[in-house]
Amino acid sequence: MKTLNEIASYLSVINQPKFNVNPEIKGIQVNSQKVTESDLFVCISGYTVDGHDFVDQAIKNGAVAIIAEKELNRNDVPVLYVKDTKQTLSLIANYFYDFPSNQLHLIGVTGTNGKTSVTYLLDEIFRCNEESTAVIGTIQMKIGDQVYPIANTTPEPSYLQHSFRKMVEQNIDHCMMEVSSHALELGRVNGCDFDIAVYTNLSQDHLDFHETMDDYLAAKLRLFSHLGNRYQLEQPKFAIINQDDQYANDFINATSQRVITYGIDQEADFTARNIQLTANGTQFTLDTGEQQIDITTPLIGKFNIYNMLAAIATAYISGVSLATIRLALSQSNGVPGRFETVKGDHDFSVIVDFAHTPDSLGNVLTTIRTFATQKIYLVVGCGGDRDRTKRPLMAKVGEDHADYLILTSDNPRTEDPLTIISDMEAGLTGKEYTVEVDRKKAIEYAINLAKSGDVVLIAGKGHETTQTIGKETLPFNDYLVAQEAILNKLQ
Ligand SMILES: CC(=O)N[C@H]1[C@@H](OP(=O)(O)OP(=O)(O)OC[C@H]2O[C@@H](n3ccc(=O)[nH]c3=O)[C@H](O)[C@@H]2O)O[C@H](CO)[C@@H](O)[C@@H]1O[C@H](C)C(=O)N[C@@H](C)C(=O)N[C@H](CCC(=O)O)C(=O)O
Ligand SMILES: Nc1ncnc2c1ncn2[C@@H]1O[C@H](COP(=O)(O)OP(=O)(O)OP(=O)(O)O)[C@@H](O)[C@H]1O
Ligand SMILES: N[C@H](CCC[C@H](N)C(=O)O)C(=O)O
Ligand SMILES: [Mg+2]
Repeated sequence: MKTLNEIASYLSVINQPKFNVNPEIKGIQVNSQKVTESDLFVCISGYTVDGHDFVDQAIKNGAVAIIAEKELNRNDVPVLYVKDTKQTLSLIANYFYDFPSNQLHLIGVTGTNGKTSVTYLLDEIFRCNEESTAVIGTIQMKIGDQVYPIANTTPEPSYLQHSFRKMVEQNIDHCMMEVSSHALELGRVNGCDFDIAVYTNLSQDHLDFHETMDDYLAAKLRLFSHLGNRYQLEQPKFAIINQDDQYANDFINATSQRVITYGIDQEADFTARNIQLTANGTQFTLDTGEQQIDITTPLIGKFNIYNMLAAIATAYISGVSLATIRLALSQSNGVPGRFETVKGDHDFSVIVDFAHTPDSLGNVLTTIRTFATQKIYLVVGCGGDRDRTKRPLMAKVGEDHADYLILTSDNPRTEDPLTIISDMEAGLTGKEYTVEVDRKKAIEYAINLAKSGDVVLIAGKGHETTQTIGKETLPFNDYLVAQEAILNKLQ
């Protein structure tokens, strides 16, 4: 706990009026609805609403002090005025929780695709090595065996730093964290002391938020250019980089820390050779330059070899033996909603996958094509209030690699679902397809079309358990909808 005056002194606020109270602060909140007794409320001017408009609610819920960047004209509660509350938030959250990331072994993973997958693989490897772990990312936040819900892939600073503090208190050995480009751009990870930064790949996504691919790249590079810059280095920091990726050298050149590379096609520190991909798993020889060992795993697809190499390099330099890494990968459970096969007594395959970018959809479809003996049906949509320019590209990738497309909705949010679908249709060049705006009906339609040996890929939502239509978020689970449709078909 800290007092308001301590926080004000840390921020070196100039011309700060003397408050006649100096409350003890128990927590920091940016959302008035989550404020509890003795919290400090930080007003953020957001993209949709303005936190300065929620001060009354924050005080009603127990806020004892406010940080603002706009005049609030009130004297019932001490207000600390700063130039930029967003920037201030990461500073004070770090200070308030006593810089917890300095005491953690923190691994940040960035890239367009594969972040969740790499963090989950690392979790399996470290646990196999009998170490305690925490994971922060798209699916959830996990500290040891305790799971917490998460609103963003990379949370806002007060929740993030508070969570780091819990991890320190619980003696967590390694924290694996997805670092989104939004987080890097919006300063959510400012002041985080990453020990290892991992880069997976970069391809089109989020061009609603970043103006150009160059801006998107620049955001991702920040994880590497900031690596180890803020602190006196006692431990070396490492950048782990996919050498096969077209932007590899940008990432290598961005960091002043030690670089470890991985790859399949290019020379790298960790490489995979003698690759055998099957419908049931993957085998390859891992070459570290000094040692070669055979890896056998139930994970499917070449893209997963990249994820494994990233995880292997990270775990190895963190002190895990190759024997343990091999054991962990041989018994991997994969990641929920990533290339997840729907179980049942049917004689066709149904796969649920989180592919929601042109690149990931292409990877998953080409992987399926290597095993498919019959037709591939693709159920796919694109998110509303998100990058519109990826919509025709995703439809085109679907058309190029699947036999039949069912275009549907994937979290249309505040957009008209049919407009999103027509943006997708603009990318199609002639193959027959169907539009079914209701995702449940689209999945049922595809499953009813499937004959023996066919594959149905349901793309875009993976592990998600909701569908957002307008402002309403309704329960929806691709896996469960598919399972029910299969049962109905078999009856
Ligand atoms: C563009 C973006 O990133 N927006 C994030 C941002 O919202 P914002 O600044 O617009 O906030 P706002 O909703 O306008 O509200 C302003 C302030 O008022 C507060 N408020 C609001 C309502 C209320 O009743 N009381 C209250 O105090 C809010 O808590 C906030 O502090 O800050 C919010 C709180 O921290 C985030 O939840 C929100 O993420 C939104 C939901 C989002 O969709 N973000 C996506 C684009 C995103 O960040 N995605 C990346 C992953 C992408 C990937 O890897 O594929 C991620 O890291 O999740
Ligand atoms: N290394 C990879 N390269 C390309 N595609 C991948 C890779 N790993 C996974 N994918 C595909 O991308 C999808 C998303 O994977 P994952 O959830 O690991 O990525 P992510 O980077 O965490 O995504 P998000 O930005 O939404 O959090 C998977 O369902 C799969 O289709
Ligand atoms: N992290 C990604 C997830 C997209 C998942 C897809 N189902 C969608 O809603 O577009 C995003 O927020 O853009
Ligand atoms: Mg993710």
